[in-house]
Order: sequence, then structure tokens, then C-alpha cells
Amino acid sequence: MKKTIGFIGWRGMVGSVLIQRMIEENDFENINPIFFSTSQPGNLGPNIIGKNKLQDAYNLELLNTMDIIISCQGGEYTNFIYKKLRKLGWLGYWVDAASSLRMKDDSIIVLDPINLQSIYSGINNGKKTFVGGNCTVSLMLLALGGLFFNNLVDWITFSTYQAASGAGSKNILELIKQMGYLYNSVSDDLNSVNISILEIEKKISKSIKEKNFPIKEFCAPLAGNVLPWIDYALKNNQTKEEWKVQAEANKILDTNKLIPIDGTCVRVGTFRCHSQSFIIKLKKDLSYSNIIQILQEQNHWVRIVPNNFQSTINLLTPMAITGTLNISVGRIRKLNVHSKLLSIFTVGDQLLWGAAEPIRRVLMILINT
Ligand SMILES: NC(=O)C1=CN([C@@H]2O[C@H](COP(=O)(O)OP(=O)(O)OC[C@H]3O[C@@H](n4cnc5c(N)ncnc54)[C@H](OP(=O)(O)O)[C@@H]3O)[C@@H](O)[C@H]2O)C=CC1
Ligand SMILES: N[C@@H](CC(=O)OP(=O)(O)O)C(=O)O
Repeated sequence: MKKTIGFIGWRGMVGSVLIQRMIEENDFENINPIFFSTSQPGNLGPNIIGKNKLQDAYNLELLNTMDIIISCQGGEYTNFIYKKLRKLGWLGYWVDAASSLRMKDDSIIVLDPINLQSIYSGINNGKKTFVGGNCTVSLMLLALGGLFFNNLVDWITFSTYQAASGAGSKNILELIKQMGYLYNSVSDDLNSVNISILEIEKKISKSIKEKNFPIKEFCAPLAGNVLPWIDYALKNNQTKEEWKVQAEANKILDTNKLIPIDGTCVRVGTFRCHSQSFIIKLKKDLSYSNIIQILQEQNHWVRIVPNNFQSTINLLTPMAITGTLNISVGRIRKLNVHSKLLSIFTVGDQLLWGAAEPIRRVLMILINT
């Protein structure tokens, strides 16, 4: 019999990417989906399975009848509903994109190309909560998986270049508005021979500081700027986003000995792909070809980019990767300062492998158990 799956948060940014992927993979043929809403119960649901009415996402009685609930609604909803539902005795699988339950002992962070065995043993041991990892963590593990699997990583430092989408749909819109505002402030001058580039730059820098420049979501300009702060501050001077990398990566890898990972998370003016620059302290001095082979073989999605200008600008950029499941891995080289220090740059779509795809894939595993 087909399992009944409750979808919450299906019309949000992550939820829509999930639904789109499920349609592409014909996943709806194997399930009985029920669509919920926190704001519009009673309205028409998505036209995937024919006419259906949206159910109330706060209706515990109905949620209690689901075999599996998949939530892309966000942490606030999870915090509000999850415990209440479990208290009612609900024994179904809870699959979530939000971070709230990730580090709980009774949850598994899912990224099946990396931790399929943990997912299976979790299921066999009665775990019921499966949560997608932080986007930078999932994208890092997919890119560097081969190095972790071969026990080659001593420690890692990173700088991230995180897209506006990670902050939410309103932030993408704000970035575009900021870009438009800047363009409009100099559009008449761009083809004029009578104005110097420094005058144009001066106008741009002035308009960015105007009070009408849209910064409600980011609290600062992102167009023409970078923001080296994501999420809230922790007492140890990290941001929460930076803290997640070591914590979640070690949980996913189920390491016996903690692999230290730390760095700086930075918001940049791209739309939906996160890039990351890593310095990896290897345990062994490996040859370049050996490293490439190890990275390449770990999973189907890694795309090694040759370390030259044309390949890099064609293949190792957010615009090259956007909307695909590819994980571009390039600028691979040993640093001149030490033969065991490896430098790698990687790009992945943070709404696909960074958010929706790991939970889509675990859903497919769960419906078959
Ligand atoms: N953004 C990201 O990159 C990542 C997000 N996540 C997690 O997923 C959660 C959801 O994120 P995200 O998808 O960005 O959130 P969104 O803000 O896009 O959507 C969340 C919910 O907002 C409601 N909503 C209100 N107005 C609209 C509208 N105009 N269009 C669409 N939805 C609307 C919908 O609920 P309803 O239909 O009930 O009204 C929707 O499910 C996050 O809180 C985070 O925990 C995880 C990894 C990455
Ligand atoms: N914080 C990420 C997106 C995100 O939602 O992460 P998390 O799922 O860990 O809350 C970003 O801003 O790019």
C-alpha cells in the first residue's frame, strides 16, 4: 500500500525545489501525498495529483494519521508542532529541512551519498527523525567526501561565499532590487564619453548609502559588497553558521575522533549557489593525480575542473552550477607553504544538494521501509 505523506512548506523556496525534483523523478507515483498549509487551509493545493484541498498544518489529529511528514516550513513550525505530535504518540517518520532537530541524539542528519549506512542503521534501530544538513556542510561533504572516506583529513579551514537564497526568498528579491538601484543611479552615464570612471564609481558609492537603498532584509548592501557574518553570534566568537560546519560534518561522518573544521562564513551577491574555499591539512602527502581520483570516485555528482583559467571561469562558478546537481571541484593544488596543505574551491546549488535533494532522497528510502 502507498504510504501517506504530509507535505508542509511545499510552496516555500526549498519546498518548491523539492516538489520540482519529485515531479522530475516521478516520485509522486509511489506515494499518497497530502498537502498542508500554515496560512491557507481550505485553498486549492498544488496541481500534481489532481484537485486537492490544503489541510491545516496545525491539525494534530490529521498529522497523527500520516506515515511520514516532510517539513520545509522552517524551525519555528518544527519547534511548535514536533513535540506535540510525538506526545500524542505519533510514530511516523519526520523529515525536515530546518536545523532545529539536527543535533538531537535521536535524529539522523541525512546525506545518503555520504552516510547511507547510518541512515539504514538508524532506521533499523528505530530512529524516526531525519533532517537535512546545513547547506554548506552538505556541499562540503559531497565535494570532499573522498578525502574523508579515505581518512586523509587532519583538519580543514574554510571561507564560504554564500548566496542570497540561503537567507530566504525575500533576500534574493532585495539583492536584485539593490542591483537595479545601483544601475539606475548611473545608467545615463554608462555610455557617455564625458564622464570618468571615477565619477561613476563615486555616484555608485553615494547611491549605496542613500536612505532609499533597499536593505531591510540584509541590514546592509549586498550588491557591490560582501557580508562576512551569517546567523547569530556565539560566545566563542564564531557565528552559528560557522559552528554548524564542524558539528554537523562530524555527526554525519560519525567520526570517532573529531575532525577540526573552522573558518569564516560570508554572504556574497550570488543567487542560489554557495561556493567554498578550503585549505585541507592532509594526513599524507598525496600526488595530484591520486587526489583527483579520490575526489572523483566518491560520488556521481563531483565534477573535477582542470586548474586553468578557461575551465575555471566556465565550470567553477555559481552561474555554471545553478539549477544542477553537479558539485564543481576545482583550483585543486598543493599550497607552496606545505606539501600536505591542499587548496580546493567548490561550488554547489544550495537549494538542491544544499537543501531539497538530501530530504527527497531520504523520503524515497523511507517509503520503501
Ligand atoms: N533557504 C535555504 O536555503 C534553506 C532553508 N532551509 C530550511 O527550510 C526552511 C524554509 O526555507 P525557505 O524555503 O527559504 O522558506 P520560505 O520563506 O520560502 O517558505 C516558508 C513558508 O512561508 C510561507 N509563505 C508565505 N508567503 C509565501 C509566498 N509568497 N511564497 C511562498 N511561501 C510563502 C509558506 O507556508 P504556507 O504555505 O504554510 O503559508 C512557506 O512554506 C528554512 O526555515 C530553513 O529552516 C534549509 C536549508 C537551506
Ligand atoms: N544558513 C544558510 C541557509 C540555511 O537555511 O541553513 P540552515 O538550514 O542550517 O538553517 C545560509 O544562510 O546560507
